[in-house]
Amino acid sequence: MIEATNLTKRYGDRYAVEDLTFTVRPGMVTGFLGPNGAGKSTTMRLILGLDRPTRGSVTVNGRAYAAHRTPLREVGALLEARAVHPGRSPYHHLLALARSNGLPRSRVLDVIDAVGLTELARRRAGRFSLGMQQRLGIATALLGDPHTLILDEPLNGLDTEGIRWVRGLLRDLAGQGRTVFVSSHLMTEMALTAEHVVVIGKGRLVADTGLASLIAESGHSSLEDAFVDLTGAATEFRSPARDGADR
Ligand SMILES: Nc1ncnc2c1ncn2[C@@H]1O[C@H](COP(=O)(O)OP(=O)(O)OP(=O)(O)O)[C@@H](O)[C@H]1O
Repeated sequence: MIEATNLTKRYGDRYAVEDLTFTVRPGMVTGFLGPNGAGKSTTMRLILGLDRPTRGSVTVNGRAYAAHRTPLREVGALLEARAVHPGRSPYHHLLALARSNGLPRSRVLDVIDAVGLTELARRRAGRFSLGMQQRLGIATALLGDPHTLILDEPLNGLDTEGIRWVRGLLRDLAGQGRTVFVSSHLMTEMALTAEHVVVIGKGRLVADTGLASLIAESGHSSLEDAFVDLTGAATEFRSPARDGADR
């Protein structure tokens, strides 16, 4: 379970996210949606303790991420698939992480297999396509067999088969009772994958609801149309006077 309470991050005089309060529950895929620059990556960085909130707080399973004894076993994250050293193979990248987190070598082989990288396990990751790097990023997130997964745009760079594979994987992980929080700008895909959605626009929460009710209540027939409406509303959410007052 991820719980954000009044989560706020300001860079200089601009709010990247402001007063976000939402809960991501286990047992279902929760989509994290917002237009470019809405604050999705900032929120994920705050959840993972990579940035400190200006105000408010966020916990994963009741504690700040950094307060967990073995964070990799608690939370698996994919933030930037290209973050792997280009000279390292998937096997060595994952082995180094496994060793530093007290995980067995067998786990490395398991996750390489699970993401379909067995044949490329000893090749340099620097030569991988973005889709292959995403698979390695997902393997890294799964390494500690965590109860909570946080994935920032895991579908980027994947082909149709890869997208279908990630969809099945996310659903399986949620079906096992895990918390799965995944950002994406691919609305059609999210409509097929997520049961619950958290929507932000301009750093503000605009919806935290079941996918079906979000669409039903919007009066539209697709998530895409509902999303455009909602995030359009978010633009008007801040009156110019208020923006001037605290920015
Ligand atoms: N380190 C930083 N310093 C200054 N401003 C930042 C920083 N990180 C993010 N921002 C700003 O905060 C806002 C939210 O950015 P963020 O990357 O979180 O959005 P996003 O929803 O992930 O967007 P995208 O989908 O384009 O990745 C943007 O206006 C961005 O320019």
